Amino acid sequence: MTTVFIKGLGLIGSSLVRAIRAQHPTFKIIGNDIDEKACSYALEHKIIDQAATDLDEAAAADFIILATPVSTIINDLQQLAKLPLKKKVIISDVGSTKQEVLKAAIPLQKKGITFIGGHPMAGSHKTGVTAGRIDLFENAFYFLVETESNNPACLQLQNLLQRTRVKWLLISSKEHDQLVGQISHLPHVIASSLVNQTQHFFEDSPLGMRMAAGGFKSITRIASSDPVMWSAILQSNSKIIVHQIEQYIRELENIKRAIENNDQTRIFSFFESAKNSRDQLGPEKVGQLPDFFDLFINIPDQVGAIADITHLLALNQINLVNIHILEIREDIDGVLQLTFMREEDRVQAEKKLSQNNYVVLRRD
Ligand SMILES: NC(=O)C1=CN([C@@H]2O[C@H](COP(=O)(O)OP(=O)(O)OC[C@H]3O[C@@H](n4cnc5c(N)ncnc54)[C@H](O)[C@@H]3O)[C@@H](O)[C@H]2O)C=CC1
Ligand SMILES: O=C(O)C(=O)Cc1ccc(O)cc1
Repeated sequence: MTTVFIKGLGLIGSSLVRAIRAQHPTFKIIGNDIDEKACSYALEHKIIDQAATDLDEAAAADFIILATPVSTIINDLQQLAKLPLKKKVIISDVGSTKQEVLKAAIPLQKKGITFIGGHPMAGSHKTGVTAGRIDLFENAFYFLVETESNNPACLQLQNLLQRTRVKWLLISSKEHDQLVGQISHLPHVIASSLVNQTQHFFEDSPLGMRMAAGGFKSITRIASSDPVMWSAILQSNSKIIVHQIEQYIRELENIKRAIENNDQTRIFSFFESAKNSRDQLGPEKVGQLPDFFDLFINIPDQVGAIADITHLLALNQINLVNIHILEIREDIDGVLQLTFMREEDRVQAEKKLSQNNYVVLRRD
C-alpha cells in the first residue's frame, strides 16, 4: 500500500491531501500537526486516515510532504536525514522560499534520498484545516525546484498531486526566490506597512480606519495573513527582500519628488505605466484565489455571545469556515467576522442571525 505522510494540516497541507485522497482513494494518509484540533478535524472529515504524534512515523511513508511554516520545514528536513526512511521515498515541501529549504535537504540527498522542493502559487490569507479545499490550486502555477521534467521521481510527485489541477513550472531555487520575493513577499510587506502606517495616522481618531473604501481593502487584503508564516518567509528570503524593498523605496521617492516639484508629466506617466502593466494581468482570480464569503456582525458585550452564535449556526447546519474577533476598542463596537465557503451558507447565516436579533454590519 502506498503511504503518504503529511506534516502540517493547515490551509495548504489539508488542501493537498484532500486532492490526493480524491485521486488515490487507496493510499494511506498519515497526518501530523502540532495543533491537536487540526488532527481531530482531519480525522473526523476523513482527510487523513491516521494522526501521527511524531516525525518518526514518516519512516513508513512512500511520500513525505512538509506543509508547515518554512522555519519548521527546514528543521524537519534536517531531522528526516537522521531517520531510517524508505530508500525510494520522495520528499517534498510547499514552503514559500526555496534556496534555504534546498540547502537543508542536502544531508538527505547525500544519503541518496529524493527531495523535490515545491511551492503552489495559490492560497489565501485564511489559515487552518477548515479553510482547506480540494480546488484551492486549480489552474494555479506550482513550482518544482531543481528537478527535471523527465525525472521519474518528479513524474511520481506530479502524479500524486494530479487532482490539484495545477500548471507545473520547473525553476531554479535562486530564480524562484527572486521571482516570489517581488510578486509575493514584497507585496505582503507593502500591504502590512500600509495598514500599520494608516493605523498610526488614525491613532487619535480610530473611526478613520473604518471609513476605508474598496481600494484600501483590496491593496491590504493580504495584511490579514498569518504573522507566524510571514515572519518565517521574510527570515528565509531576507537578502532578496531587503534589496527589493530598497528598489521600492526608490520608486516611492521618485513619485514623492514629482509631487513636490509639481511635475505633472512624471505624475501622469507614473499612473499611466502602472495602469498599462496592471491591465495586462487579467482578471482578479489569477492563481484561483478561493471565494470565501464573509459576514461581519456586532458582538454583544455579554458572556457566551460567541458560543451562542456558533451554536445557532451549527443547529441550522450552516457550515462555518473561520471565525475571527476583530479588535475591540473603547468607543468602537466589537465585531465578529464569520467566514463561509459557500454563498448559500452566508445567506442562511444572515437570515438566522437577524431572526435572533444579531446586527449584521456588512458582507464582503
Ligand atoms: N497560505 C498560503 O497562501 C500559502 C502558503 N504556502 C506555504 O505553505 C506552508 C503552510 O502554510 P499554510 O497552510 O498557509 O499555513 P497554516 O497556518 O494554514 O497551516 C500550517 C499548519 O502547520 C501546523 N504547524 C505549525 N508548526 C508545526 C510544527 N512544528 N509541527 C507540526 N505542525 C505544525 C499548524 O498547526 C498549521 O495547522 C508555509 O510554509 C507557507 O509558506 C505556500 C503557498 C501559499
Ligand atoms: O492570498 C494571496 O493573495 C497570496 O498571496 C497567497 C500566497 C501566499 C504565500 C505564497 O507563497 C503563495 C501564495
